[in-house]
This record gives sequence, C-alpha cells and structure tokens, in this order.
Amino acid sequence: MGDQPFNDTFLRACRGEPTPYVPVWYMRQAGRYQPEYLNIREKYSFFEMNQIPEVCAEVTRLPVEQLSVDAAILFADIMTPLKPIGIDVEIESGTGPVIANPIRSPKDVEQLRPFHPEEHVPYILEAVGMLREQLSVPLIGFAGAPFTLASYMIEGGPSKNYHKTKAFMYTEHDGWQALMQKLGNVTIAYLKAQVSAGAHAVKVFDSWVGALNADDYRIYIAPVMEYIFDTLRETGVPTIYFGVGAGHLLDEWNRLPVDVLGLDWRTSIRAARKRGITKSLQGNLDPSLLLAPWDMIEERAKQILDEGMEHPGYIFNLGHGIFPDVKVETMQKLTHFVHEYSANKSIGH
Ligand SMILES: Cc1c2[nH]c(c1CCC(=O)O)Cc1[nH]c(c(CCC(=O)O)c1C)Cc1[nH]c(c(CCC(=O)O)c1C)Cc1[nH]c(c(C)c1CCC(=O)O)C2
Repeated sequence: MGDQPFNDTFLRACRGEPTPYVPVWYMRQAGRYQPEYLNIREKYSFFEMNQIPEVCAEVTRLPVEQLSVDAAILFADIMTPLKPIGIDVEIESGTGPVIANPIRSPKDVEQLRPFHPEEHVPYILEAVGMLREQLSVPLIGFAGAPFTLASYMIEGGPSKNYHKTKAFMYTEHDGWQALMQKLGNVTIAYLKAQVSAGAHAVKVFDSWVGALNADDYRIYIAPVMEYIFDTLRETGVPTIYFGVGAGHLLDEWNRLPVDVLGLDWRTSIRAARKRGITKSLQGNLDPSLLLAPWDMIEERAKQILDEGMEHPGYIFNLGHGIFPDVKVETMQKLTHFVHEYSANKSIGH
C-alpha cells in the first residue's frame, strides 16, 4: 500500500460530487466474520486490541486489503472514551458493552470527568497516524452520539426498549441536559483529535436514537446534535450521521449541519429522496441478506445502486453491521459487484 495513488472516491461522494463508480465500505467490516480477526482476538481482550496501535492498525487495514473497499474505519468502539470519564465498561463477546456502574441519578452525571483524548487514548491517535501513512483509501474516524452512549450508561448494557433511559430523560430535566452537554463534548473532543491525527472523515453513530419519536428527538436530542456537527464544521472533513430504525427522524436529520446520512434497510434511498432529503446518502442493504443465495444479494444490491445513482452523493453500505456468520467471499463478491455494476452504468452501458 502507501505507494498506490490515493483513492478519494468516498470523500467525493460524501461531498455530493459525481464519482466514476459508487464507493463502498461496510459497517463492522473489521470483525468476527474474518478468520484473521478471530485469531488476533483470541490473544487479546477487545480493549487490549484497541490499545496496541500496531494491532489496531492491522485490524483496520485487513478489510481494505481483503475486500478492496473504498474506505477504512478505525478499529475502536463507541465505548472507548467512556472508561476515562469514569464508566466501568467491558465488551463481552456475543453480548456487547456491559457497564458495572450505570448512571442512576444526576449526581452520577456530575461525577463524570472531562475527556482529554491526547492524554486518555494516545494509542488510538497513534494508530490513526500510522494508518494515515499506510492506507491508500480514506480513514473514517468515529464516535458514539450522546443518546446512544447515554442509553448504555443508564441501562447498564444492551436494551430492547430503553425505558430507563427515557425515564431519566423525561424526569431529570437538568440531569439529562448536563449529560447531553458532557457527552456532546466527549464526542467533539474525540472526533477533533482523530481528525488532527489524520482521519479524513468522521461518523457519529446514533444507533439507538430511533427509539424516540420525532417530537422528543427535536426537544431532547436535536440541540446537542446541532452543537456537535456545527463545531465539527471547523475540522473541514465530511461528517456522517447514522441510526437504526430512524426513518421517521429523517426530516429532523436533514436540518442538521451534517454532510451524509446513513440509512438502515427499512427506508429505501428512493423513499428518502422523495421526502426531500438532499444530503449525500449511505446504505442500505439488509445485512441479513448476506446469508441469502447470491442471486438474491445481487438483485437487491442492483436495486439499491439504481436508486442511489439517481443523484450524485451516494455511498454503498449495509443497513447495519456484518454478522459473524457471513462469509468473507460473499463480501468480496459484493464489493466487486458494486464496483463493476456502477462503473458500467456510469459510462452508459
Ligand atoms: C452500538 C455500537 C457499539 N459499537 C459501535 C456501535 C455503533 C454501530 C452499530 O450500531 O453497530 C461501533 C463500532 N464498533 C466496532 C467498530 C469498528 C470498526 C468496524 O465497524 O469495522 C465500530 C464502528 C468494533 C466492534 N465492537 C464490538 C465488536 C465485537 C467484539 C468482539 O470481538 O467480541 C467489534 C468488532 C462490540 C460491540 N460494541 C457495541 C456493540 C453493540 C457490540 C457488538 C456486540 C456483538 O456483536 O458481539 C457498541
């Protein structure tokens, strides 16, 4: 790598510019579906992998080399900044993040410490710097959004209905505001540091915010998201916002100062465009389809590409992350198909 010309197709699509083919990358492109990942993971805990820059960089590069995707995403987790601010979190394989000291009161919020990336996670920034030298595709930095981080911090782990989080939000007015403000500052500090270290674009994961209706989103969440994306404008890099099951929030999202919206599989690209979404779009093959026969994967990918290519500013991705039981060959075949089909279509075949 390194000596190959830099492929900026992904960045151009983020900015809404025309591209010779549709760029593609996948959520969870580094993960347990790769035998190489499993081998490395056997030796370390999740956070240990995170803390050794060579390992972090190797795992980040793996899918780029294996699948020929057009972007890399830093190997870390949305939970990474939470330990330094005082949250005792571990990633349990098969379960996800588990928190030993969940937030129960506004007093717990007061005790959260500010996040200083250079001091608290120097190893992440070192990995970003190494990747900047090694990669010939853009590196996406990322962070969790305040609602999604708060949902883990309050529930203590994964949840189906987020009722403790919502109860806190509806009941503790000042405590909730303070929590959003603190987590907003964590997200900003973390992403700014990743860009300074070399990230070419940043993505904010608000995976679980679809649990709120549009009115509550507007009241409790939109202000902090506006603050985050407004502040990130200073970095000059493209910004991406993503949530699962959040199609009903698209009009709110379209008003935010963000460049790209990530859609899950429930909202088609065409439906989003019909609703007047003008930003660049990323998505949205149902990740369960990766376990279906190839003909079906190809047919659905083609349909998504046809919709996406109606406007410039489109990036192919899944609607959510790759499952561990998907085959590497399927991801290779899909990437090849997206590149070939969109390149031929672009030149009018
Ligand atoms: C909600 C969320 C988390 N983490 C993340 C989100 C937002 C995206 C989404 O909605 O999936 C983001 C994330 N987590 C991870 C990445 C790395 C880069 C990549 O996507 O390739 C990214 C971008 C690594 C990871 N993060 C995690 C793994 C699996 C860890 C393992 O090896 O056990 C990986 C590769 C663990 C994790 N961490 C989290 C969950 C829900 C889980 C997975 C549970 C499971 O599938 O076992 C919290």
